[in-house]
Amino acid sequence: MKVVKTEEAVGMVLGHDITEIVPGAFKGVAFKKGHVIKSEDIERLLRIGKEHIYIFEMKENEIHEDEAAISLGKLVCGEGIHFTEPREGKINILAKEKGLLKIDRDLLDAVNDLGDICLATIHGNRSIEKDGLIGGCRVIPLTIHKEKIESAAEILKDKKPMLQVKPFKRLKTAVIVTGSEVYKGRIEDKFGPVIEKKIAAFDSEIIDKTIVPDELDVIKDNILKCKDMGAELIIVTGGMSVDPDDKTPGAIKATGADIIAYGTPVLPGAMLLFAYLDGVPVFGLPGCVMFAHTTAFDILLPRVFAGEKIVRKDITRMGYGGQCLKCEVCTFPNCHFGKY
Ligand SMILES: Nc1nc2c(c(=O)[nH]1)N[C@H]1C(S)=C(S)[C@@H](COP(=O)(O)OP(=O)(O)OC[C@H]3O[C@@H](n4cnc5c(N)ncnc54)[C@H](O)[C@@H]3O)O[C@H]1N2
Ligand code: MOO
Repeated sequence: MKVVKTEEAVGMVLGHDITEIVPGAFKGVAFKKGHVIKSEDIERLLRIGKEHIYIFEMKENEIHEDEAAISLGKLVCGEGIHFTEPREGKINILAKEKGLLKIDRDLLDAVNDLGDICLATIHGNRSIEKDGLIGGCRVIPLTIHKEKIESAAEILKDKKPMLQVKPFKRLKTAVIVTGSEVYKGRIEDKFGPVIEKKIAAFDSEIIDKTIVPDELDVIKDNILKCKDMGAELIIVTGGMSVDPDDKTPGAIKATGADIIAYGTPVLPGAMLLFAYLDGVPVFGLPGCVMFAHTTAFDILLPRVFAGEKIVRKDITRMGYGGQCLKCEVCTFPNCHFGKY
């Protein structure tokens, strides 16, 4: 460390904490070690009685933690993401808009594996609100070798962004409620309103809602009708398990849809079916989606609204983190459920 006249220290890095005491008003750290001295700091430093200060001497090829955090932020943040000014060497990484958070775990691990870099995030494949906290980044020492940042850049070069938020699309949604007991008016439809609320959360419109009996051909014809109407998402509720009156999986299959999975390793939501009918996503939703606060449906829905193509492996790997703990106050997606 070298001693520098305070007036000549602008742009230099403070080598130690500086305490200020104003009797009766303030006692604490006025400037922290590592602070990059700005012209507006000079007057306060002189008022504290510091005409000379210890300056951290940066070796050639080293950069300050603030600059390193900014460089890393620029490298890892893709579309839909921004980051804050560094404070004490750390940036916060935030969502610009509501959407689906995507994180390339392999790239994240590779950058952290370089050492001296801390890049911490929440889990991906979940929805995130505008300005929601995605993670934070800092380097561990006060200064870091430029080469470390260059190595991170090399890892990320020509790859899709490590972090991005994909905006949700508005999908014209059709709902087919199955159940002869509902169709015949023996009970009131309680499934439709649950679905309407979940679709509204994605600012999307329900273009058609029909209640049909447990008859395979009727369900099938209605799915095809919805497709012809221009539905971009088709949701069929009920009749998904093993009773003789459970016709929904057979009806979806009979439309010619490509069944991606019937059965998900998620509780609740085990009997969920996901298919594509000429590219239009089709859900078969079991009774638990009406009853339980959070199910396999809530895990998959943000991905569908972000326009992602769901493949079988996406569904079969949902078992890890697929058991809901049914907490008294549900904090999903801020919990382990659906983090696969
Ligand atoms: N032997 C087995 N039984 C069940 C299994 C199984 O694997 N083997 N799976 C269980 C799981 S998991 C679930 S989830 C449910 C799936 O139920 P379904 O999708 O077949 O639902 P339904 O039989 O059609 O109805 C169940 C229940 O909910 C009422 N319901 C249905 N739709 C509506 C509606 N629109 N409004 C109001 N109420 C509705 C219906 O009347 C029934 O009471 O199966 C387990 N059983
Ligand atoms: O499909 Mo049922 O999900 O697990 O309760």
